[in-house]
Amino acid sequence: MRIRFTKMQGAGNDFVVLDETRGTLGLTPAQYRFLGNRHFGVGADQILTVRPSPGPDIDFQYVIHNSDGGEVEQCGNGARCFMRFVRERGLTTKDAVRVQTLSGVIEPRMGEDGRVTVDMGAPIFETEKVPFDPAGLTPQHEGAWQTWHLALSTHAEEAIIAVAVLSMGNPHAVQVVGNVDTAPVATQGPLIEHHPRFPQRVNAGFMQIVSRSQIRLRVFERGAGETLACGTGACAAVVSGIRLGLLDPRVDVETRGGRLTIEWAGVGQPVFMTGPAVTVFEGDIEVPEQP
Ligand SMILES: N[C@H](CCC[C@H](N)C(=O)O)C(=O)O
Repeated sequence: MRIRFTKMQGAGNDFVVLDETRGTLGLTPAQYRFLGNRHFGVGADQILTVRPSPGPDIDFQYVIHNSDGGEVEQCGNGARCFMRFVRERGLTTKDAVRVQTLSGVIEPRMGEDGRVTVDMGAPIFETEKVPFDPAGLTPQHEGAWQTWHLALSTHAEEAIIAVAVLSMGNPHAVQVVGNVDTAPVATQGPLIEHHPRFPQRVNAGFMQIVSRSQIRLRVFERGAGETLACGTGACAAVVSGIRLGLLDPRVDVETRGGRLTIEWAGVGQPVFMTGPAVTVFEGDIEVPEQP
């Protein structure tokens, strides 16, 4: 099957974007993996699909697959690229659209400066909704909130880390580190992603506090590995830092791929994320029936 795609990136988190507003392609997980493959396919962290409105007061449906082929609930950097895509392809003339995802409705808005701001909805803290299994753990109360001690066992070492656990529609475990450049992302990332206390796996954030209004962040993403930026991860890290009493309500997040700005006014309030969204190129590719 020959398909048309658009390659996009938001702060270096890169995507294959598919337009299914005029009919669905019916791709399989193996075909999504093929599209994400950096050697045999196009190459991307996630594959984003634009579908028609599912109902009243909603402009589009937004479907997200990680490069491992699994469908997931949310993608923040992808939401900004989604907004640019529907504008550039003439699928909307609006400056802001309401978009249905697996985890609810989000609202990306084009900014004057070409950056995009997304209302990502309110973070979710109930452990059963992350989901996270705290059985047998005692929450560590730091400031106004709690972290959890996770045991990470490798053949080489036993490590106990303290993570903040929350959902931005997708699950996140965030730890504070002294320096993201030397943080054990490659070794601890997979152990956290696949930790048995996260039945749906989890995105693992490593946050360095630079000041009350600036952090550095690396994220080992569920289903994709370390990416140059993670939008929901930036939201989760800033929300965690604010609840731990370490950050102010507006924070610049320096990722390896660029800067995101996150604003959150407190529990029950939505998180706003602002950042870049870039179209890299368009193309066609032959997708094998059985890749
Ligand atoms: N890996 C994530 C999905 C993509 C999130 C990230 N690319 C973002 O910008 O939020 C997950 O499995 O929940």
